[in-house]
Amino acid sequence: MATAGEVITCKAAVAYEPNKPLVIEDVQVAPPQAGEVRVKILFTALCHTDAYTWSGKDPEGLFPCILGHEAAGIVESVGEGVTEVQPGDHVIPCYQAECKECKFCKSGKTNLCGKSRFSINGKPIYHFMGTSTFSQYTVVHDVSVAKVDPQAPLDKVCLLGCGVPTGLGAVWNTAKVEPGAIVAIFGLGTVGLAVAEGAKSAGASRIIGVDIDNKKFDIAKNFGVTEFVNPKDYDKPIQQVLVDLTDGGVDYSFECIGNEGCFGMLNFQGWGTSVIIGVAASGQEISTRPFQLVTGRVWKGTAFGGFKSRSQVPWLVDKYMKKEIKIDEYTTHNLTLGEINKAFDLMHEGGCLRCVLKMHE
Ligand SMILES: NC(=O)c1ccc[n+]([C@@H]2O[C@H](COP(=O)([O-])OP(=O)(O)OC[C@H]3O[C@@H](n4cnc5c(N)ncnc54)[C@H](O)[C@@H]3O)[C@@H](O)[C@H]2O)c1
Ligand SMILES: N[C@@H](CCC(=O)N[C@@H](CSCO)C(=O)NCC(=O)O)C(=O)O
Ligand SMILES: [Zn+2]
Ligand SMILES: [Zn+2]
Repeated sequence: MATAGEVITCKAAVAYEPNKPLVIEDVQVAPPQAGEVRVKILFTALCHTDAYTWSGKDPEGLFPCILGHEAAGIVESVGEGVTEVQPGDHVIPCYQAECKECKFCKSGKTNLCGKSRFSINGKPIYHFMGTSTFSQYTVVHDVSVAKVDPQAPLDKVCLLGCGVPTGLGAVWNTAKVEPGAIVAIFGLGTVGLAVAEGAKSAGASRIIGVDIDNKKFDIAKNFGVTEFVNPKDYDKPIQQVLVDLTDGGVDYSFECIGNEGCFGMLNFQGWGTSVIIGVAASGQEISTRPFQLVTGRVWKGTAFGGFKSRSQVPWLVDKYMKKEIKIDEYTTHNLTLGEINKAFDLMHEGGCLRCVLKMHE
């Protein structure tokens, strides 16, 4: 490879400050060190978590940084000692990464790795979630790339970097929904719709979708949602609406909204399980009466749907190739890296699930 061992200058979207438009810059991407992999990112999508950190609400968010964590690309070069992947391999970066050496990794308080491989004119730019995929090239730890079927279309399987596995895994791995169960989903974005897809495949009898964006309702039917509730149509609390609709409550509920979502939702039958997926700002807390837990209700959370990234992302890619899971249906928009600020606007306008960015012209 002509570029192996060299610093690569390429385009990336830099977040200098919370909420300020991202700036497309020429960034210098250092070569991978021992145990690291440099990846040419071909496609990246935007996840709500990128918007969350960009908003400044993420207590672990560091600026300036390069956001992005739902992507796919090709290994450009590898550092010393890397044996699991080689140049040319098709990969999906996995955000559960750590170098185990920097103060962030050693702190035990964060999964953000502070060992940056990006700079602009010598000034370091922070990594995000160990992936920073809003860049044409990125450097990740070798434990943070899943090698996938080279036949798989990277503009599609990039979505397996976060949202789709998170929703499917929340149902299959975390809640373990059984046939006949009644499921409620708060938030019908990509994560919530993947929960619906997972619940349908698990044999749920009713899948009740809750969202304030009416544009989500039609599309949600294609993912298995059987009933819709818009909280804006009711005067009573949404928990009560669901209890009334279900003669006492649902068996499983999934919180897929995040900030100011329905984190307090726990009003269902004695065996009911509530799974928290959405992320929320520091200072936002969830609480409930101890009685709710005493009487058998279960409150859980999940990161990346409980999937082991490197071993199970390739398995999910294979499931997509066999048409056993959806991916194409989650992409509502396609833009380029240069249009990334428009992509963030779309995310907030409603009607948008995933916007996939083409990284190279
Ligand atoms: N735990 C994890 O591993 C993990 C992984 C991916 C995403 N997330 C988080 O999950 C959440 C969902 O992510 P996404 O990418 O699907 O987001 P999204 O923005 O695409 O979807 C959120 C949905 O919630 C709806 N919504 C907003 N406020 C609402 C309210 N008050 N009541 C009902 N619906 C409401 C929106 O209309 C939208 O359809 C975010 O908080 C994201 O950061 C967590
Ligand atoms: N820094 C945030 C943490 C946000 C969070 O919970 N991230 C999820 C992934 S979201 C993907 O879209 C996660 O995997 N967390 C596990 C971890 O951080 O170790 C905050 O503090 O709110
Ligand atoms: Zn995400
Ligand atoms: Zn580190």
